[in-house]
Amino acid sequence: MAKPVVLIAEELSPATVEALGPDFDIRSVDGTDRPALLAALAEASAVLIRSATKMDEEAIAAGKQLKVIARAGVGLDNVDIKAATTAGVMVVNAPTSNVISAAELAVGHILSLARFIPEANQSMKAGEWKRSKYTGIELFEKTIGIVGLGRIGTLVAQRLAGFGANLIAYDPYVTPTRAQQLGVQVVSLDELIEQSDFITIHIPKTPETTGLFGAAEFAKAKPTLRIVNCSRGGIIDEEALFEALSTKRIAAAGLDVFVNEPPKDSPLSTLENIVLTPHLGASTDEAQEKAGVSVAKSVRLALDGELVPDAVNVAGGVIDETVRPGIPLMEKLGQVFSGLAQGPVSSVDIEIRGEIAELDVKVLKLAALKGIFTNVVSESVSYVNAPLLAEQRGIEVRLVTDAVSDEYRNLLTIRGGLTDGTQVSVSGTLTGTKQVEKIVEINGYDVELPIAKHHIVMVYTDRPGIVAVFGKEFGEAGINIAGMQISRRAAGGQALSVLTIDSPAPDGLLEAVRSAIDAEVLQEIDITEA
Ligand SMILES: NC(=O)c1ccc[n+]([C@@H]2O[C@H](COP(=O)([O-])OP(=O)(O)OC[C@H]3O[C@@H](n4cnc5c(N)ncnc54)[C@H](O)[C@@H]3O)[C@@H](O)[C@H]2O)c1
Ligand SMILES: O=C(O)[C@H](O)COP(=O)(O)O
Repeated sequence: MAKPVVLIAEELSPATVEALGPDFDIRSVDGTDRPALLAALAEASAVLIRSATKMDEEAIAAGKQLKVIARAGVGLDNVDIKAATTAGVMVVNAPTSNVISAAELAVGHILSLARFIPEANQSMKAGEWKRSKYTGIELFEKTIGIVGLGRIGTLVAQRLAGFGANLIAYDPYVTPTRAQQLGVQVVSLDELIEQSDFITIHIPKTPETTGLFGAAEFAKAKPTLRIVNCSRGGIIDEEALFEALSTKRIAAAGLDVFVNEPPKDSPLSTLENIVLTPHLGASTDEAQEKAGVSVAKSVRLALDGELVPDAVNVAGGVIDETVRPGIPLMEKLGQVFSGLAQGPVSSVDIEIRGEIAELDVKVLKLAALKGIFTNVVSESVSYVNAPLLAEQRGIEVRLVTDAVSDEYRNLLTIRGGLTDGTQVSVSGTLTGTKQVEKIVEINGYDVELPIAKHHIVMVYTDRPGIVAVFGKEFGEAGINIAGMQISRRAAGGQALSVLTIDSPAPDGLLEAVRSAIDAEVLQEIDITEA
């Protein structure tokens, strides 16, 4: 069998390929070469990117086999997460891989602005020896305003504390107590702008934060303000910054990120009082190795059909080892449920009973939904788009947990209401040391049968000799019955039989059985392996 294709679309650490291992056909493409990218995506199961490759709707649609987009870094501005989710493609990133490197670069920019290191270096290399021109300032006892006290903002605060600076922060989502623990005082944005000698920005780019620093903000700042942005281009309005720097409204700026990258013919590069770096925040050996290894692991998990802790568009969470075996069982029960339903479903209860109900079992809900849709929609179904498919069909989905299970240690049930008012249910469990997957209930009938590939479910009126009648039909068609369970509520009443057969029923067999036993229900339910 051909190995799945993993496409590397940007330069990544060699550790990435090593961590992917030998199980993939690893190919490379320049992600900024659009036609080449679209062509290469056609066969890719996974694509690994940084910030330069645009994985928009068109690119995602070109990836007909695509199961995972892995961003070796933090920012996902270049990935259309909504389009990926709709297409059932998992998006993963490496959220902590480069935070130390980005924080250190921000501190480097702050020191560059305080001590003119880049300018002095350039001047000396031009044969000059200018000491008074490059007289700087200390960070000691200066007020440094940190905008965004998240992962990177926190690391910056911790590092700057060592300089004896007075740290203030603006972050509406951080509590004053948390900030206090870091030795940082929380203030309003206006207070931060008015009081700061340095400002360093560490927030995501959102409609709310785009242009957060513009002419009005620079008007409130000290003329000695030095501002650093190592987060995302556009949070500082570039035109307003040019104006503020060229008129000396503020003293200096350090930028690692730009509205357009690379920023072609930006007037900012003509200014003396600005230090520019080409989006280098994550460009260290350590960050690249961490990011590459992290996404390689995520790709392996994703292509193995596992949930991935760093997936951004899957609500699975960390899976407990005792919950894990329930995932494939639940997917199969989902397929059985759809086979039984045979009509539009309006509500689904996913019920988890027994010891595991006390753990985080959200993943079992995803597994059930994935199973339910696997054989009923034409698109490929994954943990990513299964909840969306339910939502699009107006199906009300509930996860019900109960730590008490009367008969089985753990019991997983999918119970659904159909739009015609009827109810369908199927329950399963895992038994013995081998953890055999069994169906133990169908539509209220108790059965106990190992799950197989092909099942026949029959409902008919209980009467003597009926097993011989349908047994004869299967025998004459050359179909081996591997397992059988008969369940009934009362002698002579309605009975339900489940058979497992070794190969699919040939054309005509089910009709023959139906008329031979006068079955009310006769269905073949096949399980598709994930
Ligand atoms: N230059 C680089 O190479 C590089 C590397 C890594 C990350 N980044 C960027 O750095 C930024 C910060 O990354 P992080 O990992 O610390 O993110 P994070 O999510 O951990 O922290 C962001 C913080 O910003 C706060 N925030 C959100 N909206 C805000 C607003 N309107 N005003 C003030 N605070 C607000 C949040 O509460 C949060 O605490 C992101 O934009 C990220 O893409 C850049
Ligand atoms: O979001 C990130 O991780 C950083 O901005 C780094 O981007 P890069 O991987 O393109 O350097």
